[in-house]
Order: sequence, then C-alpha cells, then structure tokens
Amino acid sequence: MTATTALTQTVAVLGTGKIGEALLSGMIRAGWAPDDLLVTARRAERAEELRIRHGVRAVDNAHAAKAADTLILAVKPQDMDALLTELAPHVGADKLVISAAAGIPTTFVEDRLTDGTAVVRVMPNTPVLVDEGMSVISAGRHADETHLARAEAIFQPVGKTLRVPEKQQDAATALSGSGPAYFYYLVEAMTDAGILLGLPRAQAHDLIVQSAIGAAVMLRDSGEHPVKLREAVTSPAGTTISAIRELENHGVRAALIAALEAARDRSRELAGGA
Ligand SMILES: NC(=O)C1=CN([C@@H]2O[C@H](COP(=O)(O)OP(=O)(O)OC[C@H]3O[C@@H](n4cnc5c(N)ncnc54)[C@H](OP(=O)(O)O)[C@@H]3O)[C@@H](O)[C@H]2O)C=CC1
Ligand SMILES: O=C(O)[C@@H]1CCC=N1
Repeated sequence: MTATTALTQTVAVLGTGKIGEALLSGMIRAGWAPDDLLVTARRAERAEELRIRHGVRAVDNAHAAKAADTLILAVKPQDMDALLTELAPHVGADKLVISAAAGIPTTFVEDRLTDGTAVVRVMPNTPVLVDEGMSVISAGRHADETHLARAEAIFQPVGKTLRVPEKQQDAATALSGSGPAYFYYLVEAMTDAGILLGLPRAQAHDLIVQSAIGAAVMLRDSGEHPVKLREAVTSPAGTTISAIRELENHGVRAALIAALEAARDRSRELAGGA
C-alpha cells in the first residue's frame, strides 16, 4: 500500500488523551484530511476540545468502530478490556486495529474481537508531536505486510519506525516509549545543578537544553559511538573527567540499567491489564 492510498482511509483514535492527541496532530500535519479522522474521548468537554483544536469529528466508540477502516486504541492499559468489550460487536474482521497501550499483547486484543481481525501493536513516544517520534511496530497473528504498511503510513511521517518481534515490545517500551521522560528528568536535575552553581534558572535551562540538542544531533548524524563522542569532550586532568568520576561513584550507570529493567518489568505486568 502506498502512502497516498493510506491517506484515503478513515482512521479513528479511540481514547484521545496525551499520546492520542500527539499522534492526531502529527497525522494532520502529514496531510490527513480532518474529515477522514475521528476521535473518541470519555468526557464530552474533552471531545469538544479536540473538535475545536483539530477540526476532527468526535464520535462515540461504536460509531468510530463502524465508520473507520483503522482504529488506533490509545486508552490506558487498565481501560483496554472495557474498551474492547464495548467495541467487539462493531468491529468486523475487515478492520485494522492498532494498539498503542504499553504491555498489552496483540493476543489480548485479538481474543476480544471477531476472529481474524488484524491487530498491530505500536509503541510510539511523545516526540511524535515534533515529528521526531520513535514508533516500534509488531504484527499480531492476523496482521500481514499490508497491515504493517498501513500502520507505518500513519507513524512514519511523525518520526522513525522500527519493526520488532512482539517479544521485544516490553523492552522497547522501557527504552523509547518511556525514554523521553528520562531525558526530561536529566535536564531537570542538571538545571538544578546550574542553580547550585549560581546561574539563573532560565540560563541554566537554556545551556542544558542546547547541550542536549547538540549532543543528540551529533549522536544521530555523526555515526560515531557515544564513547568516542564523550572522549572528545573529556580533556586530560580537565573538568569533564571530574564529573564522570562522580557519576561513576554514585552508580548512575547501574541506576539507569535498573530503571529500564523496572520499566520493562512494569510493561510485562500490564499485560493482564493490571
Ligand atoms: N504518554 C506516552 O508517552 C505514551 C503512552 N502510550 C500508551 O498510550 C495509552 C494512553 O496513554 P496517555 O495518552 O499517556 O494517557 P491519557 O490518560 O492521557 O489518555 C487516555 C485517554 O483515554 C480516554 N479513555 C479511557 N477510556 C475510554 C473509553 N472507554 N472511551 C474513550 N476514551 C477513553 C481517557 O479519558 P479520561 O481523560 O476521561 O480518563 C484519556 O483521555 C496508554 O495505554 C499508554 O501505555 C504509549 C506510548 C507513549
Ligand atoms: O508510562 C507509561 O506507562 C507510558 C508507556 C510509555 C510511555 N508512557
């Protein structure tokens, strides 16, 4: 399927919260006509907000399930069972169902819908808002190449996509799904350090954010290993090595490994909707 064909499909976002709206805005930037997009929300005021902000139609879940060719499920994992129970009578096996919920396996979705329904699991991240998302894609039992291509036509314009076997989705969720939060946390902590060192907060924030952007672009574009890039900053008997020694003393590397392992484990726990 070409991107043009994909753009003529009707897509519904069910449960349009933070990630659902980020994706919706990206689809509109990428050229999807608001008339071909439907959204659902639990609260009427949220539905109205989405309609005004994006010019899309806000409908109920049953209407969306019947009218759209592709359904993107973006509710919390804990709300997925109730949503699927509501949708089941209205979702024919001709639909593509994309689940963006952390931890929820494709079998969880398939088992609650008409036998044979194509399900694709996608773990996006919030930088889809600025077309720099990372969306990790896996096929369910009944999803073939055309379904994966339809999912990619939605997620590729808003960043990178990567296909992985579904067994790697919990790890991907820990790395890239939650990943932006770790960087925000680091920026917050380093800005506090700037305050301690006597800089005004706004200036400390700008220095750290621009350093993060520069480092990220070098990581992406230079093709160099991060160790090499770090070594280029680390002068003999200089400032950087003094900081690195403190990071090692405080176990920051081990803390990051443990943190991502905890995120992976939580994703696994969510598999049952816990
Ligand atoms: N935030 C992120 O960075 C990412 C999130 N995800 C996944 O996306 C999903 C949503 O996360 P997030 O956007 O953060 O959460 P939000 O709470 O912001 O969004 C979920 C939305 O679903 C709505 N909702 C719940 N039940 C229904 C229903 N039956 N019908 C219609 N709408 C419903 C909620 O309404 P109400 O507000 O009234 O409760 C809410 O607006 C999760 O499964 C998460 O794992 C995946 C990747 C990244
Ligand atoms: O924190 C969460 O559970 C979701 C999934 C990945 C990012 N946010």
